[in-house]
Amino acid sequence: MDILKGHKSKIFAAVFIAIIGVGFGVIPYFSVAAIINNLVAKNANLNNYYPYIFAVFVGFLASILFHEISTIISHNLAYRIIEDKRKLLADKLSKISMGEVERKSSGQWSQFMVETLDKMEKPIAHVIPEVIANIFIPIVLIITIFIMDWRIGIANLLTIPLGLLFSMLMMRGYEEKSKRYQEAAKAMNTTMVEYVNGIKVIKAFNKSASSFGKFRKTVEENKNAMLDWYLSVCFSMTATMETIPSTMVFVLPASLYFFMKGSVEVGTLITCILLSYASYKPLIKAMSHMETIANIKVVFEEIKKIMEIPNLKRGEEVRDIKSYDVEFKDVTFAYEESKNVLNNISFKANENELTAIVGNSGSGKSTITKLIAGFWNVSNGEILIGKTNLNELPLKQNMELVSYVSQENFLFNKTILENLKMAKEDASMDEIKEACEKASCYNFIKGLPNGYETIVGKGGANLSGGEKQRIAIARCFLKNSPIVLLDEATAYSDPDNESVIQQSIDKLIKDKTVIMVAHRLSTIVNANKIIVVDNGEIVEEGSHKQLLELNGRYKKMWDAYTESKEIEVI
Ligand SMILES: Nc1ncnc2c1ncn2[C@@H]1O[C@H](COP(=O)(O)OP(=O)(O)OP(=O)(O)O)[C@@H](O)[C@H]1O
Repeated sequence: MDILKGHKSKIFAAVFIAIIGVGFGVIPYFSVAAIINNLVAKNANLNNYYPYIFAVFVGFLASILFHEISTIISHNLAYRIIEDKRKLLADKLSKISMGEVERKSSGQWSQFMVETLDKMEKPIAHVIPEVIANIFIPIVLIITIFIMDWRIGIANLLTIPLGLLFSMLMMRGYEEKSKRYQEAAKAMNTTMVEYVNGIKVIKAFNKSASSFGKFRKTVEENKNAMLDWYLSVCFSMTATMETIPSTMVFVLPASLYFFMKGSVEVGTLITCILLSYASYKPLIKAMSHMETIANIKVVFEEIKKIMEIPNLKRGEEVRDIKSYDVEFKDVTFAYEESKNVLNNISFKANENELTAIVGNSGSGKSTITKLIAGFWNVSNGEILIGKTNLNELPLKQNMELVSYVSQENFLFNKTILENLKMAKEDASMDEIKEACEKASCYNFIKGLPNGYETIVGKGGANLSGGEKQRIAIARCFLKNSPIVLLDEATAYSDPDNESVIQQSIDKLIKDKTVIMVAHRLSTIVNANKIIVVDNGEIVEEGSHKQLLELNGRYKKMWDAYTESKEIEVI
């Protein structure tokens, strides 16, 4: 199994020790058989019994000890494997396109990577060693019975076909049912997260959990999936569990019959009955794990499916980039195959210049910046940085070359300092202070009771939109990459702060290639080049002055913008 790769020696040790443990566990049965045989033979010398009594204790204690050692090894292994898988999946997320990441909601990702993976602990830590050991030992005992008397051996196995029949009935459609249950649990988890996140809207519209239809439906489906599953297996499961261990139903009459006929010694009779009893206890234990094995198969398949998602196609070798102009050449792009969001886009954003992108909502402005940031691969046309096709750059180099500030600047639920250091781990306090001053956030951070050590809350919830934006800009100063993408970077600034943020941006863009998406046209009047996008196409291109003279789309946007500004002032 691929999931156990690299851990085989530990698994072998856990299984081996578990087998020894179960082996010791059956010693008491042999001892009791020997004691009864001695009693039947009227052996009255107590000294003859001591070794057997001693063996019962040793068998019992050693069985517990080896079981514990095996469990410690397998738990250690289980947590390591889960850790490995979490790291692997998290790494995978950074290598696939945002489109693939967005196929699952954040609730689904977190449910899979936290809860579902946690559920692997039990199968790995218990199932692998215990199932193998608890199947291996009964086989040895069954063979022993066969060697002692093959007829009792056959009687001992008679319940197995019946039990297997019931267990096959139980396992019929098990995978689909397990899948349905897991899907239902996933959907409920996602809606639960959505419900809690959207509680403000739900309250504002006077809705409750019971009137939030989506929530109600997923909770109901979860109950139905569990109940259907249980009802469909309850009979066969009980029948399997009860049938297989009922070996005495055949062993007792058969062995008594052979004893009466004189073809079996009393010693063999007693030993076979006890061994038969001893062999099915571990089998029941092994069978009780079958359900977990079926569940784990579903989890393994999901991990496999995620790992098979193709990575963003990128080059392997770090490229020597001589200039940082960004050029789109006939780029056509679609998130979903049916609808192009960008159509044959061509433009050049020069180094040391500010290129602004304007256009109606939904025209494709953010998509342009996201493609440069490397969130998706471009398959039609090319994006060049200098003379290098973006697809040929390793993703890591792409991320190093580009700083991206968007409207939603996510901050991790850590301190401000830790969030800043994400841009440069080894940044000194002087560098951090300088970056914060340039981004106009130094004073507000100093004003906080815990300063840089202030915890920003989940997603930065303890800070205002404008404060988060300024911290994001400070991160850009620290990162100091040659290409800067600003997607509505002044969106949250109030009129008073807008000029402050604008000054920060002016400092940031010095000696860099800057591409800025802007709704507030006043922020880009000095841009070297303004690109007007409409419905995924470039309809105009030039400086503010040139575009006004053109008297086209930009002029209309500008008139509408200045008019709204005048209304704001009034
Ligand atoms: N992840 C996505 N998956 C599918 N479609 C998307 C995705 N992101 C954006 N779109 C669609 O692509 C089109 C362009 O979106 P984009 O965000 O680039 O526009 P925009 O001009 O930046 O809009 P706005 O000014 O409102 O932010 C829209 O129709 C949008 O619905």
